[in-house]
Amino acid sequence: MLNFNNICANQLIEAEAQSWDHILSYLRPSCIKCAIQLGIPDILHKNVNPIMSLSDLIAALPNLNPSKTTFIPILMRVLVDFGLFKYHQQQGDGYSLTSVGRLLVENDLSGKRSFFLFAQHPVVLNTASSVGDWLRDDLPTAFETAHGKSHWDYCGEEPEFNGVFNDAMAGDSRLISNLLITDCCAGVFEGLTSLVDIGGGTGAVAMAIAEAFPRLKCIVLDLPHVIGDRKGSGNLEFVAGSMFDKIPHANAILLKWILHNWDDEDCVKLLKKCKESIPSKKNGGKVIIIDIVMEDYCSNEHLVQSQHLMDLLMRITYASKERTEKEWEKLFLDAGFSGYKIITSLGLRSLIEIYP
Ligand SMILES: C[S@@+](CC[C@H](N)C(=O)[O-])C[C@H]1O[C@@H](n2cnc3c(N)ncnc32)[C@H](O)[C@@H]1O
Ligand SMILES: COc1cc(O)c2c(=O)c(O)c(-c3ccc(O)c(O)c3)oc2c1
Repeated sequence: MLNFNNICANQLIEAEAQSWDHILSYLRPSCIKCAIQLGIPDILHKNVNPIMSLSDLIAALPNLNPSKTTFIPILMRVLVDFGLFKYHQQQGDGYSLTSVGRLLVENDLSGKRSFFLFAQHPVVLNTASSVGDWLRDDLPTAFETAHGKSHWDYCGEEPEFNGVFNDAMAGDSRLISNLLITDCCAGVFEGLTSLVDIGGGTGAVAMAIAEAFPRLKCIVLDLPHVIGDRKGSGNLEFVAGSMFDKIPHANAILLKWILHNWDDEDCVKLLKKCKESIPSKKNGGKVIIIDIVMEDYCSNEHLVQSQHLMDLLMRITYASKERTEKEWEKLFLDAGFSGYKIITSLGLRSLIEIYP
């Protein structure tokens, strides 16, 4: 067997193959973004026949410059490799959507499309490429190294990025909202007469809950640049303000994807304020948290990797982190709560109830 510095040739070739994959991996999300921009998932989804020929696909692309048509089979080949589309050679070079590609269709229930576009935003990409510099400077986050201000200040001052961020969050809420109001979690809201969704963004979750539980008054609290001129109607209300200043009183508080944006000190401060705004445990008061519980590993290795990457992302963007059950428990006890229950796992995240 060939031997280079004690590494056998097969190992070297395998290592090289893996490193090619890492080196070229930056092209994956760019190609997916390009497919979304061209409307390819939507066109395949709307096509009467589930398999669409290459020539029909090219003819259906509204904004494609005619000089670029030969690039489409090249793009489709890599998107087939990524598992977004299936290639059907027998049916005259046809393509169909896979279940992963289906997630990129506009208005899809999973809302993953808006997250793809957000994750490809230059502000997000520049944050990620500033991690090396951030490790050598004394700023709290790579976001500040790249952009000179905190993520929340940037959202407040840059309406375009604010819109892309809020759309990603609203898209993400679509699937979770459906889970929340169906059998797996509906019991969580039973018996409540009022709920504040703190940091509820543009209200996607609260809207779904308000519609499913017409007798439950839902209030969305978020910063003024997020609430804008939203007013709400019926049992849904919007309030603009900071959660660190004033929280409206209610039976229960919802914190979806909030606490992982803050360090332990701010989380305890916020949870104490929540406790002051809800009734006692005996009278049904509770805080409902939707966030990652690290190491709560379901059998899916993709989810494990995603949890690790989300932890890294929280550290570089917000100087915060994802937490293990032990770390969550400490936060709850430090904020004066008497107990908690991890109700269920919603894929990457879990639903936790905590009681005063
Ligand atoms: C990660 S997003 C989650 C949005 C929403 N809960 C969801 O899951 O789709 C965090 C939200 O917290 C809001 N936020 C940040 N600081 C806040 C503050 N001081 N008071 C109220 N909301 C705040 C942001 O504007 C943003 O909408
Ligand atoms: C799934 O792929 C990605 C890729 C990304 O680049 C981001 C990202 O940059 C990001 O800030 C966030 C994010 C998630 C939850 C939050 O509460 C939050 O404040 C930010 O999510 C991401 C998810």
